[in-house]
Amino acid sequence: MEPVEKYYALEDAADRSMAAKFDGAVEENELRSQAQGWLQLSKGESTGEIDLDEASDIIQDSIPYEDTKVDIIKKEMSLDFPSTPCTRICRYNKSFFDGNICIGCFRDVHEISNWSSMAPIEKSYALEDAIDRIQDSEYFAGSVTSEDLRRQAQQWASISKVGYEEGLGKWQSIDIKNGNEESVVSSTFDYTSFIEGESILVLEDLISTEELTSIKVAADEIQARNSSERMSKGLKNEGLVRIPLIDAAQRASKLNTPFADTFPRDIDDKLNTILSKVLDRLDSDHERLIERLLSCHRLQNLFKNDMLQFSSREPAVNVYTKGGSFRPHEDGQQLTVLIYLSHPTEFDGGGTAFWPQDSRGHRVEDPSLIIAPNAGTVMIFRGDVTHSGLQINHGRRQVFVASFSPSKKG
Ligand SMILES: O=C(O)CCC(=O)C(=O)O
Ligand SMILES: [Fe+2]
Repeated sequence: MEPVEKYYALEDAADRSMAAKFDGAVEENELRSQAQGWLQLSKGESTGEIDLDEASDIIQDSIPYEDTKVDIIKKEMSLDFPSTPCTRICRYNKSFFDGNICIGCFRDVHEISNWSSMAPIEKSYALEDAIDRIQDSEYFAGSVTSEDLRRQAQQWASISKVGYEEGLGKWQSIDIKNGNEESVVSSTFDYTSFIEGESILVLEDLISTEELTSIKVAADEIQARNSSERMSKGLKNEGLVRIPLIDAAQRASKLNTPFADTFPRDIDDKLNTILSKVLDRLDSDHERLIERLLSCHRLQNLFKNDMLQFSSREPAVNVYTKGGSFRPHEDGQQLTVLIYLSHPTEFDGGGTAFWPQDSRGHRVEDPSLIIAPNAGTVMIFRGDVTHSGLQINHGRRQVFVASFSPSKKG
């Protein structure tokens, strides 16, 4: 054990010794004094009068041999990988982030328990967050340093880039004019065509179909209610119902913009989580694009802090039924995100249509690109790209839409 680990273990032992006294057992004050000795040693200070051998004996007995062995094997195996930020302190302090952050590694419980399954890029972002958490606090004895965290974050970030070089990123760039597809290699990709509104970016399989099921059921219910209300009033059925998220509906009501019923809270939460996940993915996969196009970074943080400005009644789910379409338009914000909830087999016709920047417009020319991606696909394009939701002749089609810009007030 490192001196600082011994310090913490002895503090724990001292706490425990207060609960009961056994004959011949080491005294609480002895444990505290030895703890102090190890703490001083960990800081490279002299330990003065304190005899540390005894302390090490007490603690050494309590570490199972197997644990130590496993640790050595892990170290050997991970030679080329960043070490973990864990300092084996694994403690929480009520006064530090309400006890939600480990004072040894500055990660939260979720990050610690999921660490091994997190993608390299997620690890690199989690480590950046950990660095932010240290920023205005003092280090605890033996906690990981921000230099260590930064080095590890950079290592994970570069490992993640290697992954993308091998095509793991799966983003495709599609040229609006000729439909040509190109795999995106994040570290070297040239975003100029996207920024000029001449291509879109698509990522398949970001959201699993299971994640989408309850959302689609809820959206269909609201659409059905909406249509029966219209029928009872003798109005014609609408082929497109746009269901805003609760926040969007509140904004719309302030502006007296009419909107459909909103989702139940749990479904609304799910949609917010999906959008947040997509933004996180954009942050990690397209950092350079976000910076060039929106002059900002970390969209996910902006979203969480209410610093994104959305088109009116957005984010929203569009539900298309027979005859429904969305006329050609530009969304008018800086970036549009579409998340496809329905599979193309669920409807006839339909799909998103695009016009190139130098076309004579949708009234004159047919769209140059029509695409109906699989459910769970995410698409982004610049806010002034002309596009439309084509009419469906049969079935149902759902798309989750969010077009936004960083808000000026932020
Ligand atoms: O349905 C689509 O594919 C496009 C929807 C759209 O453009 C919008 O809601 O702004
Ligand atoms: Fe749109």
